[in-house]
Amino acid sequence: MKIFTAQQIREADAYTIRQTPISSLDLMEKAAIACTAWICRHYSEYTPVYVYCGLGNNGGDGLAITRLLRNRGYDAHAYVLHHSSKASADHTANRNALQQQYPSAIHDIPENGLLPQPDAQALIVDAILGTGLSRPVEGWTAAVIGQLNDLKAAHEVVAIDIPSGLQADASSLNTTVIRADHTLSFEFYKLAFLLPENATFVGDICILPIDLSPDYIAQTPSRFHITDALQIKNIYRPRKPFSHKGTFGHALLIAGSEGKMGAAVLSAKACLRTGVGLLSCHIPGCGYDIIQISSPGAMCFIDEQKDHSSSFHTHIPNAEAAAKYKTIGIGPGLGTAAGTCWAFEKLLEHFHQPMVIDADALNILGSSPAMLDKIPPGSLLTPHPKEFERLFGKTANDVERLELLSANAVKRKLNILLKGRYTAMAFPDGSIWFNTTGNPGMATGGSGDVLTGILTSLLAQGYTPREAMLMGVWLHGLSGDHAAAERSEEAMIAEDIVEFLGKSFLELRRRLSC
Ligand SMILES: NC(=O)C1=CN([C@@H]2O[C@H](COP(=O)(O)OP(=O)(O)OC[C@H]3O[C@@H](n4cnc5c(N)ncnc54)[C@H](O)[C@@H]3O)[C@@H](O)[C@H]2O)[C@@H](O)CC1
Ligand SMILES: [K+]
Repeated sequence: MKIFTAQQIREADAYTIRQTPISSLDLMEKAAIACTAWICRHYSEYTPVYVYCGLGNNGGDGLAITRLLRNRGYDAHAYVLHHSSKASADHTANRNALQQQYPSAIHDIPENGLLPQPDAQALIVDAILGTGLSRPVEGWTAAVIGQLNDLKAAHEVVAIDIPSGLQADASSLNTTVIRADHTLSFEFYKLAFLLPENATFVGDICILPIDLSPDYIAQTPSRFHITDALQIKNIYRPRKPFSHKGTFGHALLIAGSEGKMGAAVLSAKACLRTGVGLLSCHIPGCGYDIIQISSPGAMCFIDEQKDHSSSFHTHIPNAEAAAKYKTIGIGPGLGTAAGTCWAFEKLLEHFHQPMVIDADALNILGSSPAMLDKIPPGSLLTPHPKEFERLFGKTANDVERLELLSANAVKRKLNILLKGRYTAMAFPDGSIWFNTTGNPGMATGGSGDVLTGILTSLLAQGYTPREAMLMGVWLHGLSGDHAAAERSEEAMIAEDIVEFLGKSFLELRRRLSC
């Protein structure tokens, strides 16, 4: 699913109005009907509704919602904020419609005027500013937003299209923005919704279709995308009846150190459960029994060191030997001992196929930046925000961080993800994809190690690095969602993500047969 800029959304609206038999006002009505239906599903008709409307089309939505809620029996009132001298045409049309049907439902608040104190239990609807925001809010508008935010402890807030004050495509850090519990947005996610710095503004997101032109959507290129089930279904390749274990690749997993063998176990199990043909693990001496007993499907090499690994490069002494492995996954629980760093550098001398680099392997790269240049093109890097910072440096806000992520993916021809609620995946072609599966239950030790195993497995099976990243992150999140549904977000642990991988694959197969 494409993520469009505010400008592109305006063009999509205009294109739809031009090319299909729908007027601008009818499109607004459609948007308002969808929002009203959502509100009616979530709040009883006894809930007083205070709709705060700006003078643009977002305010027009608010006026239409007030009318439609009244039609459904709600005690809804529109408070029109005169933040500028001119109202949009569709705002005025909807004001007239409300005025005609329910004149007592309109209340004008002149600039610098005071807001009414909402009744107890009232729902606040924010229709002050939408994607027409042209600058950070200030002055009276900012004061109004501040006042509404102060009411949040006692009232739920539903934002229409986008929380007022939030810039759709730029950072809104240190500006005044409505803090919504729910955001009802039309047709598309906005980039701002996916940035961690905006989590307190956006709340839950509900995307409401309003039938914008599919032609415009298909023809218009976008740099930002959301991964969806349909796309993963198209990537997924079911197994053919005459396959054998050689068909699904041989992966080498380099992981674990004393006290962190669990990371190696989780990665190995995830790699096996994702369907790799053969898995060899290189682990320090202390981990032999642990891996052999926990993951009997894996073969095992032990290092000459007991507590860390420093000789894994010996598996790839030359370019011919590299052909034995389709890919290598390196990093979970590996540690950053001097011998490990040295062996990693040696390994990169002869292994030139895309590999998966995570955790301590990323920390090693962070402390020896020259090594980054030796990472095979097409490799998958999986940092969390702290690892990302160590690798590529600090940024002033989340938008700049996305740009830095993308710049490195393009310059180094790498596939780099940045873990988060909406994991961002940057590809060498400059595109950035966001994953929406997953839940806070996955914020637990070991879930990243599971992801490394999944990605390594998919690469070994012949998925392209891009396919492996998109599908692996989606599967990881979906398996976490299954685990949370069955065991709760609190009680689920990283092993549960591995256990529910099977259910996620079954879901993919089911979708394939639909
Ligand atoms: N046909 C359409 O175009 C549709 C538009 N829709 C709604 O229309 C919205 C966009 O409407 P508009 O483009 O009219 O824009 P807005 O409703 O976001 O507001 C624009 C108005 O706010 C003023 N403004 C901008 N930045 C400001 C600031 N920082 N402080 C104070 N005032 C500021 C502008 O001067 C202008 O008067 C969408 O977010 C959506 O809610 C929906 O009804 C769907 C259909
Ligand atoms: K809004």
